[in-house]
Amino acid sequence: MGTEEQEPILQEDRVLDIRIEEAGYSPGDARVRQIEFGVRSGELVGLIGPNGAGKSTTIKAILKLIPHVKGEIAMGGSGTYAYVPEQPLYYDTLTLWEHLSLAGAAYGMEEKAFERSAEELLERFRMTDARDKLPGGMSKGMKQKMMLMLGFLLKPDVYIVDEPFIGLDPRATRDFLRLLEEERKRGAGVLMCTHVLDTAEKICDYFVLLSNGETAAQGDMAQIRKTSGLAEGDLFDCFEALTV
Ligand SMILES: Nc1ncnc2c1ncn2[C@@H]1O[C@H](COP(=O)(O)OP(=O)(O)OP(=O)(O)O)[C@@H](O)[C@H]1O
Repeated sequence: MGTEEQEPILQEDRVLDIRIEEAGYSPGDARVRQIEFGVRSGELVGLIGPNGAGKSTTIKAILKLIPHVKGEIAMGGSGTYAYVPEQPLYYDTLTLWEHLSLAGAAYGMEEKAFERSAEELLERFRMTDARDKLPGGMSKGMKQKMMLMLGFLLKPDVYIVDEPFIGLDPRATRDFLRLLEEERKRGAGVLMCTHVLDTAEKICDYFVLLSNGETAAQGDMAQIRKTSGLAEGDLFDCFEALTV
């Protein structure tokens, strides 16, 4: 309802192409406007901006989770994507392993391949001991790791990750970034929302800086510096200069 879409057109070598004219929470509600960018195979795009700028709304528009989206969203490859939400979503009565099994079944994974991948993810996220735990008995960071593992299990074309760093300890952050790097080498594209600007500056190839529902700047770090007029600025300086 209230969704107006044109035929999606995917630009060459992009796994995700976004052209949002406007999107919001009820018909005619324009919380974000004129947002256009793409994610290439292997690329990591950072969606940044202050609280309330429209990052989550943009992600929800891409995933078609909100009622009013006017524009075009196109996914490439086989169209598979993994969405890792900021707030963990889980079943209280299922253990970590049961969550992984459910996701493996939903993705149609063959039993042996599922077990191999799931065991590897448990090891890489140092969660083997939590295999039979219920999420209610897990810490915030462990729940966050569970959500990341569910995304990595699929090996999708596109990862859409909403603020992954807040609950993770430094070692878990490094484990996550290594895995993400491997996935990018495989060809996956990543769209990541984050407030952790020093990390974003180090790892992102491209930035979309939102302010007040609109794009204040986009491009690589050189382009962001140019738009902000701060030739020597870091991402935080540019963020301050460009956002309200
Ligand atoms: N469920 C909702 N219904 C109506 N308006 C909403 C809803 N969620 C967010 N908004 C509004 O949309 C605008 C953009 O919010 P959004 O959640 O996209 O910001 P954000 O950039 O993700 O912020 P944060 O960094 O705080 O997560 C804000 O004006 C907010 O009040």
